[in-house]
Amino acid sequence: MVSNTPRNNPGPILVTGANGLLGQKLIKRLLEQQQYEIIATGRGACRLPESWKGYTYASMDITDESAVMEVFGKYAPKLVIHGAAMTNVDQCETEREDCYAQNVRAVSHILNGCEAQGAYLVHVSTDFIFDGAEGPYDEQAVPNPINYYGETKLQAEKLILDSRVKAGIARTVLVYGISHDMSRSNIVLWVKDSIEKGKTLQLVDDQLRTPTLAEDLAEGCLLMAANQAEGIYNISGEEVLTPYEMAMQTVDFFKLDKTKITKTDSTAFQQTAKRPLKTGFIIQKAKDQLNYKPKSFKKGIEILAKQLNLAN
Ligand SMILES: NC(=O)C1=CN([C@@H]2O[C@H](COP(=O)(O)OP(=O)(O)OC[C@H]3O[C@@H](n4cnc5c(N)ncnc54)[C@H](OP(=O)(O)O)[C@@H]3O)[C@@H](O)[C@H]2O)C=CC1
Ligand SMILES: Cc1cn([C@H]2C[C@H](O)[C@@H](COP(=O)(O)OP(=O)(O)O[C@H]3O[C@@H](C)C(=O)[C@@H](O)[C@H]3O)O2)c(=O)[nH]c1=O
Repeated sequence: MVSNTPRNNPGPILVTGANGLLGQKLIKRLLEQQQYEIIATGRGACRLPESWKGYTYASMDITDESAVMEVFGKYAPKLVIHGAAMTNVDQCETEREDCYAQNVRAVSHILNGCEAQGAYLVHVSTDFIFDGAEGPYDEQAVPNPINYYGETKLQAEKLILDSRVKAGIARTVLVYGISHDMSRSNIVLWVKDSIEKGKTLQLVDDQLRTPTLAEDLAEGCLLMAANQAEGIYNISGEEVLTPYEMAMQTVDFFKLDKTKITKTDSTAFQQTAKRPLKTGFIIQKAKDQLNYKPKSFKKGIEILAKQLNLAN
């Protein structure tokens, strides 16, 4: 029996990285559900929309163990969704100590907090734990990261699976959407803004991804939390697309100049960190066990567009 509402009064839910793209969608959805006491945590000041009411914000740097233990002790969460991470893949490649601190050592602090409170944990992971030789991947595929960001996210998974904490791992791919005061862009916004500014873009046509609407990722995490699902779940979009195909759907939707987009391949496209070629996820397990139902990429762009119009 799959539930999308929590077991009777499971206690406070704590979200890390609440100022981020996933974090904001989690808080928004939790406020709509009105089933949990909500503890939103983030680095520094709260950057959630001022109009949002009904949650507590606590500043919590996940790399500071005493800050983590203090916040966990103060609010005694019974459910934790850990979205905070260093997510700039190229920066992770060059600033490895910072990346390790945020993506690995911080996870041991979160685990200590969860263990102290007897909390269930949803940890968010990535397709970049794979080398991209033969995606799309199911939950049994063997990881083999080819960049440092992916290495740290795999080390985090191992910490969690080896711990005594009751936990689920939500793996996702190429998240897109719009949130308030964003600290990083994503492929749909970046393509739309660049073409509107008259830029020309080269998009790779040999990488495979299953792009994920941020709202769907949040929903998947909340389904895992409501069911306290244990183990690994692929929580992503279902369509396998190349970045070039995503860009073309984006310019089609917003009726922009398609001639500004040209195809390239990954050999011609230099980024500091290597990207796995063929990833994307098979999501049948989440569909069957959690009743997870992601939107199509086209529907996702439509949802994002409506929020853009509301924002402008
Ligand atoms: N975006 C994507 O395409 C994908 C993301 N993921 C995973 O999903 C999760 C959420 O990613 P997403 O929301 O997109 O990323 P964002 O970068 O939008 O959000 C990450 C949040 O973590 C916060 N954070 C970083 N370091 C710390 C710290 N030391 N203490 C407290 N907070 C910190 C950031 O704070 P600040 O706002 O101050 O920078 C930011 O708000 C991450 O675990 C990521 O690895 C997995 C696959 C794809
Ligand atoms: C900037 C750029 C990107 N691309 C392609 C490459 C890449 O597959 C896709 C997205 O590019 P980016 O480098 O912006 O995104 P990238 O850093 O690859 O995004 C990753 O973020 C981390 C957090 C994850 O966990 C991964 O799942 C993935 O979503 O677009 C082009 O084709 N041309 C370009 O000029």
